[in-house]
Amino acid sequence: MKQPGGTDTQKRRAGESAAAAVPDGSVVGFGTGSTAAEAIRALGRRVESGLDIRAIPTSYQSRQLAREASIPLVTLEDAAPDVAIDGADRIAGFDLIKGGGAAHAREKLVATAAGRLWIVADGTKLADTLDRPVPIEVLPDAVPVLEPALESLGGDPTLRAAERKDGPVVTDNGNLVVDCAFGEIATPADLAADLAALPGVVEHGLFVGMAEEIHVGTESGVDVRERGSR
Ligand SMILES: O=C[C@H](O)[C@H](O)[C@H](O)COP(=O)(O)O
Repeated sequence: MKQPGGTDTQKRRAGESAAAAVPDGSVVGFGTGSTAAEAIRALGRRVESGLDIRAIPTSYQSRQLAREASIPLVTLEDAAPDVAIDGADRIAGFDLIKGGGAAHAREKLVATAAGRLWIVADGTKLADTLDRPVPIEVLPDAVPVLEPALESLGGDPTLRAAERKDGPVVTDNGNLVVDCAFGEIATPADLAADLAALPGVVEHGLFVGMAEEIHVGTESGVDVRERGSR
């Protein structure tokens, strides 16, 4: 049974908080995952009440959710996003690990195009340091080359397996995902640069200094953190 104030409620509160802050007329990047889905549903309810927005989805999932909510879709060719709303797997300050749903490549593209990223999360995502494996989308042919390269950066790489099929997870872009554990990541910006420099890496899940606002659902409400106002 869902608990009042439990993580599902916290995700809903976070999603509704970010959705409430979207101005009329906006083009919104739609992130992926269970918490971004709450923001999309909340925006759908606002659209039903007359809000005029257009959405740029970052995955098959967020495109379907937008369609179900009757939110008009556009692409990066049609319009520039004003803001991206997205979830995160780990949050330390304003640095993030993303990609638990293997959507981080398009998420980073859309958030970068927007220049404004609002994160929605429940309280379990908060940490003092980024301490979870980093999802890395890779070209399928690159796996045997990248595994030793990641080990030489101090990582412990694991090819992500699919849960309901034999074999690996294949991203919406047709690539594979390597989850690479680095322990506690002391200098995320340095690791992000090292990962980005490896041929065969399509995109890694470190989002360093990109988040402008973080909406954290709590047991009693929402804690909104704004970069620069700490
Ligand atoms: O690839 C997926 C995304 O980066 C998600 O935003 C992230 O995994 C968080 O998902 P959730 O809100 O379901 O925990």
